[in-house]
Amino acid sequence: MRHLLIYIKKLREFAGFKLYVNLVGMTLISFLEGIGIFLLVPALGLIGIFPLDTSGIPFVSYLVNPLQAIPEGMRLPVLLGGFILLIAGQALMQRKQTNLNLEIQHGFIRYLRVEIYQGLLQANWAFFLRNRRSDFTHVMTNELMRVSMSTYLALRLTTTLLFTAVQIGFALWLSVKLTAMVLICGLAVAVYSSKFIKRSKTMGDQTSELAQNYIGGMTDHFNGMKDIKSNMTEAKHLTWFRTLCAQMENNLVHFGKTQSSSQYVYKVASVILISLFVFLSLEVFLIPAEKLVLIIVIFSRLWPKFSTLQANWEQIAQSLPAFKSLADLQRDCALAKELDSFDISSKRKPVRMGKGIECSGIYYRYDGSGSSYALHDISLSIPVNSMTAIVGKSGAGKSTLIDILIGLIRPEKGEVLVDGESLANDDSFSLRRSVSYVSQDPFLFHASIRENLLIASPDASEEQMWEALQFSASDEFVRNLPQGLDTVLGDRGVRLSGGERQRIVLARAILRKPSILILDEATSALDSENEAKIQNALDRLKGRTTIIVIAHRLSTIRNADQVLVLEKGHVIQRGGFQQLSADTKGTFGKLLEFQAGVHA
Ligand SMILES: Nc1ncnc2c1ncn2[C@@H]1O[C@H](COP(=O)(O)OP(=O)(O)OP(=O)(O)O)[C@@H](O)[C@H]1O
Repeated sequence: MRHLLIYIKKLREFAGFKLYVNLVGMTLISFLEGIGIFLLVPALGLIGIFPLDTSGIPFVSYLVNPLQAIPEGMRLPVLLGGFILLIAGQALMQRKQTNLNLEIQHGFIRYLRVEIYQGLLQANWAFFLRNRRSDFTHVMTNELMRVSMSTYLALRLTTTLLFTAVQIGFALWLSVKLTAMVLICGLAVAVYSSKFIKRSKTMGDQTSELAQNYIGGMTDHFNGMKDIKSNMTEAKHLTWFRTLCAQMENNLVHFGKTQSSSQYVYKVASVILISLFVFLSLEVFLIPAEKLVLIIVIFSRLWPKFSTLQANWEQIAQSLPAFKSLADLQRDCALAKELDSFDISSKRKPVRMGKGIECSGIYYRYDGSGSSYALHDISLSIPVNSMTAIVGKSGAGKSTLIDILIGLIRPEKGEVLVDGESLANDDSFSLRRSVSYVSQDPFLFHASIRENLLIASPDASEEQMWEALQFSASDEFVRNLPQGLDTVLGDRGVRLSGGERQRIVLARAILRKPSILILDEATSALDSENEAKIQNALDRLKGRTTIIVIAHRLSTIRNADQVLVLEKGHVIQRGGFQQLSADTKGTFGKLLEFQAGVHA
């Protein structure tokens, strides 16, 4: 419930005045509808269609007495005309209110989408390390829709309650005893039906979990389709998918059945109630027939509202887990917030390093409290405009070290110093502004090569783009593409080979004119010829740019000024390439010897 209130508050913040107009509109429409029905029967009685005496009915007499001033022959057309006007006015209001509803509802969906995406973009990298990406997709699609729909439903529920209260007011005016009796019966049915609400909430938990598994599984399967096809595991995946789909189907059918059961209870209760009601009115309370007709008309309007209230409430209960997921994600994003504003890149000037980066006594654990450190007492120095290579076995901690160096994650102990100054939270943005980072998994957008290049440096000229492509040895193949720079790359750049993709991403990194260039296994997919071209280009950058290279293929770091060898989170060797290779007993010498043997 707490989470539901959060989003109702947000809806109020978003829609402001419009929301109140809408609520008043909805109540007014219900009221007009009520009056229309309320008036019709006594008015027909008044003009003699039913033999009803309306004089004993409160309120009605005020409204219909003017009719008596009209000549008898004209009463029916005037009455029906009035009725048409009332309902047409109500329909017109309904149309306006439906349009306003649409604006508020879809506007609110957009508002939530943007708010959540913005929250995610503002969160730090550690937050993304802790969470599964597909869970974000799940929250931003399924859960967000459930939340926005149910928030709105909760408001409609409020207006239905208002309408019901007004109708109860009319009914009380007519007969306190009978109304009290109906209310007590309604209350009894509501108490009995509370089990349906509990059931809906449990099913909602399952709906959330199943939808999360569905999105997570689909994301994994589509990303791993090549694996699935090449290892022929299609049948296993289909079995998993079938089982999950069957569970989703059961869950929804079960929820539908719960709703229809509660509606059934309301229907049966209503017919028993009305019968009891007629019997008691005529035989026990001796209520006049015209009052009884009116009360029946009112309750035939009122009772469906009770069942609508029940159905809406079940729907909201079913969505409560979605409210919790969304609220939890927003709270976690807020706790992990590192960016206050998105114009930070214009506010923060890139760092102009004079001496270099140093690390002293860095410790880092991914789980925060476990015993295994990804980095353990790391102290090192990376001189400005030099080339530093970080090598080591898989899992040694190379990528983690880079993340710490550029302030993506914070060390548990120790500090990173830039030109001798500790890297405070805000300074890491200045540092990141001077960094170009090429990851192990090069990412290209589903857009043209030009757009992919310009995303990092929107002001780059055509000439600068070709220079960057030349640097990354990709100018030739880009020229040969059907639309050159304007060739659209497929989903994550699938139309390009792994090596071509790496080269475009490298060009994008260079185009930014970084003062620190970080290549994390960025040339691993290249053939020796293209790799040699890039090596030469990197050599030309030396002296102007600080280059940090992570490489498994040691031939690619021959020109490094400094090599750091990592093992299980410790720096176990450091020195120049020649110096370390001369030490044939050391880890680096052995690695080199092993690779030379493999390539011989
Ligand atoms: N997101 C994460 N959550 C938990 N542990 C992690 C995470 N990322 C890395 N690790 C662990 O931290 C250690 C260092 O990982 P890291 O990715 O830094 O190694 P690496 O040397 O870059 O490996 P590779 O050469 O395979 O990329 C490994 O034991 C790894 O299992």
